[in-house]
Amino acid sequence: MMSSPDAAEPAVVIEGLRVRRGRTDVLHGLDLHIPRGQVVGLLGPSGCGKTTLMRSIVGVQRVKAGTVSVLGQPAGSAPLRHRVGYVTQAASVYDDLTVRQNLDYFRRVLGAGRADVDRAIEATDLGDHAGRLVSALSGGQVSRVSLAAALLGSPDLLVLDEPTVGLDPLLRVELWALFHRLAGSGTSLLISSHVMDEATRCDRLILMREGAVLADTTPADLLAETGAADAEGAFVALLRRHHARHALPDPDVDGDSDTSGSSGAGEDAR
Ligand SMILES: Nc1ncnc2c1ncn2[C@@H]1O[C@H](COP(=O)(O)OP(=O)(O)OP(=O)(O)O)[C@@H](O)[C@H]1O
Repeated sequence: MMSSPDAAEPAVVIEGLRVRRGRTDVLHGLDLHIPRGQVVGLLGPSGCGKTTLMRSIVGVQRVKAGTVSVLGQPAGSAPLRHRVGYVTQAASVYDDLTVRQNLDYFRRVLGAGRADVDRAIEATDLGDHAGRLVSALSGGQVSRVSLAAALLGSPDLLVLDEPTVGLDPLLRVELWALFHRLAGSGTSLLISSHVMDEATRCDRLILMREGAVLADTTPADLLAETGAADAEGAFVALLRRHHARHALPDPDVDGDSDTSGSSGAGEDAR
């Protein structure tokens, strides 16, 4: 793990970020600080811009205005290549290779050591599957192989797009425990989810709605401030407050459960 020159400096600093995708203004002048060494949840309904924000942070999104600085460098710049790990919603490993062959391939690309492969396999609890072809694994196991690949270079910042989708409850608990172990050893994690009950597993929460940040808080403060019993209720309370303040009709809070991804075709920044 690379030590930071100033541990108090946020992992990510975003100012006035505006992103347009196709004909849609997706992010509308977003300001955000993401602290170091914590598990930060990025929550919000499908289509609110979580993936777009993550793409901007890892430097693969063309942005219209604003700045994104990651570990003190401009997002996507060369010095960050090995310091930022990104796991997208789509599996990014080879079906026709085994788990170990995949990881061995990626560690060579990254210039990581052989021991890193064993460490990543152990961290993601894939020991029993290391010799199996990825095509023979379950969806949850494949997501863990993608995560293992992202862990190979010991990144300082891990950006994970819905890493727990489709996992059974036990595996979810294990993965959250892994995220906290990584944070404990100094890694900064930004993890998106549209499952509100995962909010309580994070150190901090960023709640998004329609391309804007509704709240940047801790789970305890969110519940205390809204008086809600759980994160889902707190989110609804915040939405109602936001709509009342802007004299908008009562929000449709039930219609956002689909999980459509994005292709990003033709708009990559590199
Ligand atoms: N390649 C694209 N071209 C045009 N618009 C896009 C593209 N990708 C995404 N969008 C739009 O940008 C908005 C935000 O999408 P984004 O994928 O960032 O949302 P999300 O919060 O990550 O959603 P989900 O939870 O479903 O992954 C959506 O309205 C979506 O339709």
